[in-house]
Amino acid sequence: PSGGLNRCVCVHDDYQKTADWLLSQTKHRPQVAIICGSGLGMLADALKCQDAFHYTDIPGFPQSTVQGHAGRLVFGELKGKTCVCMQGRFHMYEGHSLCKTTFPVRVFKLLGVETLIVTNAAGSLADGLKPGDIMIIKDHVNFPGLGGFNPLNGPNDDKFGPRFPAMSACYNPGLRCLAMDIAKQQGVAELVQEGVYAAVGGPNFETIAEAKLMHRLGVDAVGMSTAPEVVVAVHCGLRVFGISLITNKRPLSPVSAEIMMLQKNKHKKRVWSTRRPVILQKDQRANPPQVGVA
Ligand SMILES: O=P(O)(O)O[C@H]1O[C@H](CO)[C@@H](O)[C@H]1O
Ligand SMILES: Nc1nc2[nH]cnc2c(=O)[nH]1
Repeated sequence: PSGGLNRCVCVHDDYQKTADWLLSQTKHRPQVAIICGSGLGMLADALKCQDAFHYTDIPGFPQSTVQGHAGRLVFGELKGKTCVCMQGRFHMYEGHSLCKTTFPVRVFKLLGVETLIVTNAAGSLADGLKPGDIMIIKDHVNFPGLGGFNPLNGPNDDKFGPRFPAMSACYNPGLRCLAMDIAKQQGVAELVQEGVYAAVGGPNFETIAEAKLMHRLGVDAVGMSTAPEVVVAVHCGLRVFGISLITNKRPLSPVSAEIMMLQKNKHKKRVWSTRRPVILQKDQRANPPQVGVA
């Protein structure tokens, strides 16, 4: 893959212009940037003394097209730290180049940010991770990246980082430990565990064979974002912390796929036993057998 969507066409000046505009519009000087995943935009509401900008008003900024991504950049204070929060991120499947998808990360660097917190909604492939759990990302598999779709493609900008950046410790071990300790202190440790996130291109969800493959490769949760942002962040020397909110299980067999369907379509009056789904015939629906009603 080369050229087109797969080559970074932004130059240092493009990021600098956006950063300078933001610095001229707000007095906040953030140390921490937070990228809110799908449905997680409310994290920004916790910021005090907010200055908020719609992406449409920020020179050079890409535009959000996905539901659940408000498309606002919110500056403010959180527990004594100055933060900037992206209410809505950019995904490759929206048609953005990876360069545009990750544009804000370099702008954050130029704003003076030192730590990037990435959050996302993800599907679980691991037995022990259920919807509602939080996975602290300990590492990632960047499937588009392995295939050559990388936000760092194109001439390297040495002002941001080296041509061949190491990715062996993307997710800061100190911050991961701190997060686990806080989860214990808050009494929610049973909902939190570490795992490996895989980024795929989307927008379709995985086939059963794809989910099985990733499971065998050691992936715990899968989504369609995050890894490109982290690659760019690590390249320019940001400290990264990442969490996935588990929103669903990815089926690893046709039977579990059917159970997922049943759970989604509870109103369709199907029932299943603990062993395999049972689909009622028309004439049984009025008086269904009493086994685990869906
Ligand atoms: O990764 P975030 O932005 O949280 O969104 C996740 O949720 C969407 C699918 O429901 C996909 O965009 C996937 O990547
Ligand atoms: N690829 C992918 N992305 C997701 N985002 C939220 N859930 C999922 C999932 O199951 N698969």
